[in-house]
Amino acid sequence: MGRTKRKRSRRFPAESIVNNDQSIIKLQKWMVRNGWKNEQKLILKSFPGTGRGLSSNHTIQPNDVLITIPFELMITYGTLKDDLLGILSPGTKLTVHELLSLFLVYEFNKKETSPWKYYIDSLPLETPHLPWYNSTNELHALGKKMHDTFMNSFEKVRASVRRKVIDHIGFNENIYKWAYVMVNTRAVYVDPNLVGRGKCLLDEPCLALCPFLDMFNHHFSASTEATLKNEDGRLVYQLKTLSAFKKYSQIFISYGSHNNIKLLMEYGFFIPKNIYDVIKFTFSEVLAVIDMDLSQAKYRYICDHLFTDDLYVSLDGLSYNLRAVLFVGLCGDERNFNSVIFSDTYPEQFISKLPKFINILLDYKSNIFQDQYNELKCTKAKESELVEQFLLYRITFLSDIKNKFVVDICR
Ligand SMILES: C[S@@+](CC[C@H](N)C(=O)[O-])C[C@H]1O[C@@H](n2cnc3c(N)ncnc32)[C@H](O)[C@@H]1O
Repeated sequence: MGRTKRKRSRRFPAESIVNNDQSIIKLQKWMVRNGWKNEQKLILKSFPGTGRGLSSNHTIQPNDVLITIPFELMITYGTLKDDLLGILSPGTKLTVHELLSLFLVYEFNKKETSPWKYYIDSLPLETPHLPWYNSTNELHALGKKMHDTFMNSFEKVRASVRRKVIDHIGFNENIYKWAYVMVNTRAVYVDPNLVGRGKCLLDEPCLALCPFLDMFNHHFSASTEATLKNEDGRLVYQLKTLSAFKKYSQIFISYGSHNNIKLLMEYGFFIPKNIYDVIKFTFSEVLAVIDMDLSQAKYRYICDHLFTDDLYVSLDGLSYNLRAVLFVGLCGDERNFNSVIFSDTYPEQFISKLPKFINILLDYKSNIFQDQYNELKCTKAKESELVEQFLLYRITFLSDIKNKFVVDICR
């Protein structure tokens, strides 16, 4: 933890005000000219541990509106269709994520002449490091899938842009990756019915980029409500907090009930003690590690009832399915499986056996994480630092579960 803390503080040194940066002053002036009011007096700062984020110089109460953005300041499918149609080959169909990413590339390349210049200038130039490439076993399958999805998207979009404009708009893998990640990490959900459809759209136009609102960082304890509504005759996107924040402290919002693997792979960060964190096992891992008496009939029972997925342990205990698999594997009588599992009334004899087996499962994972950490450490690759920190955190998390588990995991 000490090591993690040192590294994090090096990445985002001390708290400082970013609100006076020229790019942010110009962004805010442009937004005010277009009808935005900074009612909560939000201030952009750089916070240790999270980087740029928002605070206010007054206390925020639950149910306070954090920010209201005029709809015209948002980049939706409606904003970009006229502009982009011209550079796409006839008959092209792309997802809204791809169209918004292409729009960012297109506007980025226009530099001073882009009407969205102030927004583009407020985006981080550096793509957050998402460990799609150098992922460890635990992250490997997901990382590969995300990387493949990105590469397919890149190839598809490249093939959709008219050949003669490809170089003209500066389209290449690097800039597309930046734009693709910007959309993935910053876009908000909007009701597609308010945006309007179009013939080059492959899915629903439910994503939008939202200037300045996209400066809020995420925390699992924060709770927010977003609405697109009519206010004084104009459409606005409003974010309300259900959490309280002290003045000057960072105001967090929620990007969803995400566990740390999702946060790491999609957003490039993780939060120690994230309440949504779990240690997952595949069915084959459980079979390989726990010595169970699994007849063909029991095996079929587990598969038929789809208990093979969602096998995990967390600070709240065992997942429903892991409990069921262990019960079937460790207890004898097939006649009472349904009544015990579906009523969640496990016999005391089974409950008392669980700590031993859970310890075996957690020890198995802990060794894997430790080996992966040692392996990564040897590579000394700069880009593995985040995954190294993540693995160290996972080892600590495992031992926290073990400590808690002995006391009340089998409630
Ligand atoms: C919507 S943006 C938030 C604003 C962003 N920090 C910025 O400087 O523009 C989402 C990105 O912010 C960062 N982020 C959000 N919440 C974070 C947190 N709790 N800790 C560290 N980084 C966070 C991640 O890089 C994520 O991809």
